[in-house]
Amino acid sequence: MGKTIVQKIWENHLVAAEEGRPDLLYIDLHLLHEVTSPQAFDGLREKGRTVRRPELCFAVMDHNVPTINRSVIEDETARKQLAALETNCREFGIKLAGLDSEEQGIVHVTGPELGLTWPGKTVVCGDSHTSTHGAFGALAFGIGTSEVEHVLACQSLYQKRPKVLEVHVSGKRPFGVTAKDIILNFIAQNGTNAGTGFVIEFTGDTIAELTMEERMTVCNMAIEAGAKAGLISPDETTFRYLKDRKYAPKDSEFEKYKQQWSGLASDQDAVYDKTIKMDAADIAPMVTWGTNPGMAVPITGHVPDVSGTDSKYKADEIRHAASYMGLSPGEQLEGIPVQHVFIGSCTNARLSDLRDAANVIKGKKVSSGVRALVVPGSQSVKRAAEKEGLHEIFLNAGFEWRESGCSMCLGMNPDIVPQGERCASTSNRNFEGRQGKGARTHLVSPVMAAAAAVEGHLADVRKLSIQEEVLHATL
Ligand SMILES: CC(C)[C@H](C(=O)O)[C@@H](O)C(=O)O
Ligand code: SF4
Repeated sequence: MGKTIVQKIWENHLVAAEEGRPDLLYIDLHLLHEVTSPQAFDGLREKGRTVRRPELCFAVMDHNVPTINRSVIEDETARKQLAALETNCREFGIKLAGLDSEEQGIVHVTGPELGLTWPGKTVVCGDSHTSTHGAFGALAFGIGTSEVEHVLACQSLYQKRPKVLEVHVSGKRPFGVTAKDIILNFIAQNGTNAGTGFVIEFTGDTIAELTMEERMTVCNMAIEAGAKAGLISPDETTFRYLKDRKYAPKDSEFEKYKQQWSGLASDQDAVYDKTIKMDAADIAPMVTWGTNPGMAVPITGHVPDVSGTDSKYKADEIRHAASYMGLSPGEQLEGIPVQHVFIGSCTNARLSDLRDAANVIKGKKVSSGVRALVVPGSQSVKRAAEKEGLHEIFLNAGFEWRESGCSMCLGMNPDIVPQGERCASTSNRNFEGRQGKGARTHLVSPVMAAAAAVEGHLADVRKLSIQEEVLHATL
């Protein structure tokens, strides 16, 4: 019987397996950021322990960092956490991409682009969106702070063997439909706990045709479907992306690894614990109306009514979420005014996301009354975008062009959506208070965020007067 990639990676990393206990897995790459690591390092110090393999750790500053006026960090907790990360990395010998580093960026953007994430690796980070790295065919998942301490000390982790859910996506994506819409559609159709207890492997020709950056968007949000991790079997697209990256294997070494990585893909006759099939042709540009990523509909849709016939949500859930969002059940989404647009986050702030949004923005202006931010996912994305002149397109349109960080994805830094105001956001979570107390978030793709910025309201990117060939190059 064939094996899934998850089984193969699991077996390659098994340190100990005992009946009735979780397995002990070896960890290849440990990413760290300032929010979830301070207590872990304190724990090591208290117990007089060292970091077992500091060269397998890589730390970045991302959540708390300001994206403008970087030298002043006003918030005390933020200042302390950033200072602690710096001290801890120095004391324990861990490489850090700090505020002034060329490699600074959101951990899930900067890690892959540096070539730290390889097929077949076990990757952990004290951060739920570690699933992003699964795009490379790595088994990558978020861990809690006590587990961060464990991995620092032992380079291994106790884990229960997960089940594997195959999400098979086939068919051609219609015009205007992006990787973000694929994953939002999956969550909307199957719920925020569709993946509970599973690792999701995305398969099918639609997935195979995605670029690495698009694959990262899909895997990034696997966690929002409740999954432990999301991954995609590695192929030529993966290898092409990795080649010549800073920390990827070099030359003949790379060829050797490539052989090995090719063997990791799930076997033709692999048996999954469950399979869900999706047809890409049925997907439309999506927008969330509520307070979890599953509360999403096509932009032509509306907030569900409370009769319960057009939604899997109960009347009470619809009423509650709609009320937080300042919407009414049954209300049409297209045309709802937004005061903020955020193009950023580890879901959608890579170079191709910025290019896509810029193609929509080009020659247009941000609508009056809208504050629009572009926050590149990393300094390297920022530099590459500037080299292409994307920053000028955004600045000329009236966008703010910022330094990299988590920014408006969550309210842990100065980029906040004020109470009661509405934001079209390319991030991954629309929970109550996520972008600030009382803030209202609508999750969308970069092209849909760009459309909202120029129209001043939630808008259907397919209806904008954009040169067809420009948009087709993008979508
Ligand atoms: C702060 C961190 C622990 C958190 C996470 O785990 O995902 C954050 O990155 C998020 O996106 O909510
Ligand atoms: S960008 Fe958002 S989702 Fe990603 S790590 Fe930062 S806070 Fe978490």
